[in-house]
Amino acid sequence: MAPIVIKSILISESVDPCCKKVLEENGIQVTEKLNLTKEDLISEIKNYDGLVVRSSTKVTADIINAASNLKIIGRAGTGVDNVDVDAATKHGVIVMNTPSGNTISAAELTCILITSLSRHVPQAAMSMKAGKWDRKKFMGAELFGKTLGIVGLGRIGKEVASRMQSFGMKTIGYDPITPREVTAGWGVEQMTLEELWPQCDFITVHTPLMPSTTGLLNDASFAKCKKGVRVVNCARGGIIDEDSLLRALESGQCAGAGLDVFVEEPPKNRALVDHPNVISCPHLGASTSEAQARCGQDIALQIVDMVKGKGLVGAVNAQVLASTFCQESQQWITLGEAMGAVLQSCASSKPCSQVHITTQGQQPLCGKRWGSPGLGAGRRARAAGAGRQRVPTARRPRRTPAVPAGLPRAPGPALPRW
Ligand SMILES: NC(=O)c1ccc[n+]([C@@H]2O[C@H](COP(=O)([O-])OP(=O)(O)OC[C@H]3O[C@@H](n4cnc5c(N)ncnc54)[C@H](O)[C@@H]3O)[C@@H](O)[C@H]2O)c1
Ligand SMILES: O=C(O)[C@H](O)COP(=O)(O)O
Repeated sequence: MAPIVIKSILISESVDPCCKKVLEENGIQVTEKLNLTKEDLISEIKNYDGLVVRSSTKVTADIINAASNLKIIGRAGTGVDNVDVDAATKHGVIVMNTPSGNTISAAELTCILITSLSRHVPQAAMSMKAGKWDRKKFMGAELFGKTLGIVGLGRIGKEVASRMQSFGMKTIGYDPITPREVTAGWGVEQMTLEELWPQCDFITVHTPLMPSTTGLLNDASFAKCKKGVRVVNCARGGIIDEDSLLRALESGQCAGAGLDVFVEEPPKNRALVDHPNVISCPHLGASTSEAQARCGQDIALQIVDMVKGKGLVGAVNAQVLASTFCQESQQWITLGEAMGAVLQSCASSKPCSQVHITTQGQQPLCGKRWGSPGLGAGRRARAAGAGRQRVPTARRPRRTPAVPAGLPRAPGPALPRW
């Protein structure tokens, strides 16, 4: 793999100092600027080859559009939902995370919320500080023999299961990808969500936030739960629908919630935070010195390895980028662009809104994937060039993936230059 040149990196959040140290030891200039506004970031970002963030910096498409030199966005942590990965991919910017560095910390906080919910520890502690000695109000329930439903059986879900099993909890779960035989080996019986909801005394969610997991727990699913179910969300705000949760808390269908994450952070609507049966934290799942040291070091080392051409560990969009630049994809893109240019030339004054491409014979997958975007690019390129006087070449539009310096490319002819 050819090296990618990274000379300067902006760190826009509080990342462990070892990140800066490792990068600087490897000849990369590091600037730390915290609490930048979006406008600040848009004007700053063009000066850097790389950006390192945690979850607060929203790396939106307009920031990426303004980042003319950007080659890498490093996420010192797990979730990349604060990064517009599609926009980054379109611009040939690698997005990289460190998914295992904070697993244990997030799992431990989840277990702390489960145990706190069972014994009302935060509420009891607050009442002690208020000078009270209220032993009746905080009657709890044992976890022993209770059932914990774990939705999302990846890294964190697995660690939560083993820890809560040590309290004597029965662990059941659901994950569309992790095989049942695998989770059975960790003592988690998998079942459908329909089967899971009515069995649980506690439910904890550990999925990414995406369309299929948004509102996983909503009015309909709460209605299927045991009355008095307790829920925990240390994953992402919105997996448990916040309005449904409030309704379930108010009706008593849900007896308590432990929340580390919110749809809006910090939440302007304080109804959940202020509810007496809610224990909440300001997104502290990864806030331990150990997790931060791991994530800070991991992201720095991964970037250094990439610069040295040693590998692309943690790159979430590497596959898409690599396939964009492989010889086989390029042939389809070139064909698509040529067809688009011909089509655009023929279209005269009447623009066509839909184009159907029919192929015969065995077409490789990448032909399907890249033929249409190539055609669109070719049409746009031809349209852009149409007004100019005898332009022999059309420029490849900026929205088609730009080749970042040194991105792995299969050997073969050079990319076509329009
Ligand atoms: N609170 C924090 O500070 C903190 C810290 C670390 C991670 N997180 C978040 O925790 C979540 C889990 O992280 P992880 O490292 O375990 O991720 P992971 O990728 O290891 O596991 C996620 C699991 O969710 C499963 N999944 C996907 N869609 C699903 C669905 N519809 N129903 C059920 N399961 C589904 C996946 O198959 C996968 O096994 C992520 O959202 C991450 O961003 C939060
Ligand atoms: O996805 C993650 O890694 C966690 O949500 C932690 O986010 P943070 O790095 O902003 O604490």
